[in-house]
Amino acid sequence: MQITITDVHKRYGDVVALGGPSFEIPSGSTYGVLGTNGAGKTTLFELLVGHDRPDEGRIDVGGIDVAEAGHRVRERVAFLPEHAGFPPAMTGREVLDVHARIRGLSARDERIDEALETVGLSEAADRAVSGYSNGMGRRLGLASTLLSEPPVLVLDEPTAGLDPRGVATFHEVIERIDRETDATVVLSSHVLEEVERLCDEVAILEDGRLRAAGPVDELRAAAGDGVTVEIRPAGADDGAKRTRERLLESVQALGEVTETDETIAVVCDREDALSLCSTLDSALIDRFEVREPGLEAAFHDALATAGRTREDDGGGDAAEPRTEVRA
Ligand SMILES: Nc1ncnc2c1ncn2[C@@H]1O[C@H](COP(=O)(O)OP(=O)(O)OP(=O)(O)O)[C@@H](O)[C@H]1O
Repeated sequence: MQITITDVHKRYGDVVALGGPSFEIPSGSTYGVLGTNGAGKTTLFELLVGHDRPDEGRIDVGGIDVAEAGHRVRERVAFLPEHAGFPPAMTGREVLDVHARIRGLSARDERIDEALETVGLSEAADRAVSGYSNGMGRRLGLASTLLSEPPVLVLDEPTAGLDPRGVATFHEVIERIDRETDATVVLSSHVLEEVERLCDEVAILEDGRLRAAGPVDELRAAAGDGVTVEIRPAGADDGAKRTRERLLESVQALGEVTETDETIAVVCDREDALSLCSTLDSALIDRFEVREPGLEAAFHDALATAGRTREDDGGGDAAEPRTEVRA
């Protein structure tokens, strides 16, 4: 079922959560929505599943306007929110039974058994949810979305906080849905390797604006052949701050830099990566890794391009998307 997002605006007080992104999600695709923290991904999903209405613009799912569709949206779209909670005293099976009844589904027992089996919760089905791990809770949430075999599944950061086994289970289920059904799956994630593995196409949001959208392969190609250098600075004591500062000084001129508590990453030319490798003081580094061009490069390229355009425009409004591959 195709989804069309057209010039959608949403404000919360002074905060512009969505500033007019427009893009299409092809029917039957697995589609990734990427973005920095606060980019507007969850807001977009809340509008897409009909929990809230846009201030302006429109979202169509299979040709119907979500804001006007009322309960008909629930027949088309199932949603796994980022933080799904369940009554702790109920068993997993009871939770699914309630969800199946609310949706007026027939053949409930069969559907519930199948959904539990799909997410690997059959054995734990009759245990109270209070005894479930975080990963089991996420899988129960996924089972709930699968109950009605909806044409559209919207999954908000489905693998956040899961251990590697839980992540692998989610990947397998999403890949099976992609292979065996016509469902359109829309998911958000901060893990670009995951998106690259699962998704056919992506949209990249920043500050509520669309920075790029299109097939993963085309975005990768458009980003050129820059590599990602990831450095883990050495030391954990007082010298660590100075070490990090020195490393940042060395990489800042090379390209877009992103930092986490543990790492510094820069997307740059291969030649710059080589000379960095040979000139950096090895005493400053615990680990130095070079990754081949991927979605990560496309992501940073989209954000950096938007940033440069903003500067050229004198710091005004956010830029129009540059890497708009799909019309
Ligand atoms: N109910 C709300 N009230 C006020 N501000 C909100 C509300 N929901 C979202 N926002 C703001 O809107 C912006 C977009 O938030 P949103 O949760 O959609 O981003 P996100 O891309 O999902 O972020 P993250 O990756 O951190 O989950 C943020 O600045 C956020 O603080």
